[in-house]
Amino acid sequence: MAKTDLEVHDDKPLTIAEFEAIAKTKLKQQVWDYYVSGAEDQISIQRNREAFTRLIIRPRVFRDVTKIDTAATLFGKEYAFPVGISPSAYQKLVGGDGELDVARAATGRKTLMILSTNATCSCEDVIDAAGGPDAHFWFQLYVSQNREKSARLIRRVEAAGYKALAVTVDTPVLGNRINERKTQLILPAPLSLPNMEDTDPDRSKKPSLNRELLQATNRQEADRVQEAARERGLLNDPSLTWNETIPWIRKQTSTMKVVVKGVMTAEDALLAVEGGADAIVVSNHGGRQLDGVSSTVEALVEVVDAVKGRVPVLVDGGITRGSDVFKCLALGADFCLVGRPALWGLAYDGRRGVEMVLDILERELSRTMALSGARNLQEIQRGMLGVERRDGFGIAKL
Ligand SMILES: Cc1cc2nc3c(=O)[nH]c(=O)nc-3n(C[C@H](O)[C@H](O)[C@H](O)COP(=O)(O)O)c2cc1C
Ligand SMILES: CCCCC(=O)C(=O)O
Repeated sequence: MAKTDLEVHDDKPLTIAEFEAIAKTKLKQQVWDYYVSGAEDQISIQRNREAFTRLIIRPRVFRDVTKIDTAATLFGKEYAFPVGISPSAYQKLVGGDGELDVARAATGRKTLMILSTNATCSCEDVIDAAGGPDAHFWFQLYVSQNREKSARLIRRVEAAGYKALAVTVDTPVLGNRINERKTQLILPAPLSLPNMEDTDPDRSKKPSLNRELLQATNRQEADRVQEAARERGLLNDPSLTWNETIPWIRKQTSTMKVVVKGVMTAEDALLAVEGGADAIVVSNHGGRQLDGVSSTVEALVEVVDAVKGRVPVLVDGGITRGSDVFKCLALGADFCLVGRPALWGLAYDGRRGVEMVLDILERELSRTMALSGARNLQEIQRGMLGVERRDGFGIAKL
């Protein structure tokens, strides 16, 4: 029997790029556009990837690399390898059981999952799918204008067994996503957002208010959406500040760590540490928020140097190879996260697809370590990296 194009494509993918190509053929155009796009000219998405190609590995050899240990510890929990899954919204749109499959894969591979506030599965079901609170998952928090609502959500995820809140700080409003404005994302009827309280019975037939605001083409329209939303507390709160917000979150929880996700400068990293954050995620939201910012690996250097080991530093954005993970760790990151690659795995084959993606990253990282003479994560040092000189020939040590 003749194979269809999809079947030909469907030979076991060996790289994240191959998973992405397959996901493109499987997902509906609108869903693909939503997942793949960034803001405006997508410069920061491109930069996230390109920055990795500028970093050159300086391998050490003859070091007995029979045993490679990739274990990484965060907040006292040991994960099998230093690649977890970034929070991304609406995973049931991609396929399978959405967040439940991602959770099963993360537990199956003994790594971290961060669940989005905008998940299509409840925070309790995700912990159940992960096999209970031993999974050590984190919950990503968008703070709503209605603080009582956010306080209830924090109490709920704490009771469910999440170990940390990753507070997203780069989304006071949505970035200018041209694709999304052209093909609006509306959650199809059977899907809902069970972690968000929304009293509007028709909400699933409409774009979210964050997205309505993105559609506003003049100030009057924007003011009207903001005004309507304020009453119901359905927008991300744009008034968050370092002084007020972390202390407020701390008051709502006695057990969870507070992580800030979306820091891109040394200045903010210092404010985060001084303000009592327990960890920092260097992130530009996968290039979906402010376009024109640096790549996350570029920002990672200044953040690591400012933080000086006082709290763990995580990073995401454009990681598609184990060697990218190696480069982030060499620059001083404690842990890496992937957003879209996990979604491409989910589109490929639910839980199994996500596990395959994690396996590729783990195998590539282990191999890069062996070939660079690093037997464990501590041996991955900044001196193992150089950067291509732009003012001459050769490699400048970092
Ligand atoms: C489709 C999509 C939805 C996302 N939704 C969220 C979200 O709900 N909350 C959040 O903090 N970050 C969200 N992010 C950003 C990711 O957590 C992460 O920072 C980013 O995807 C990392 O880049 P990568 O996709 O290149 O790995 C989303 C990213 C994508 C691609
Ligand atoms: C309020 C934002 C929801 C999802 C999100 O973070 C994204 O699409 O990047």
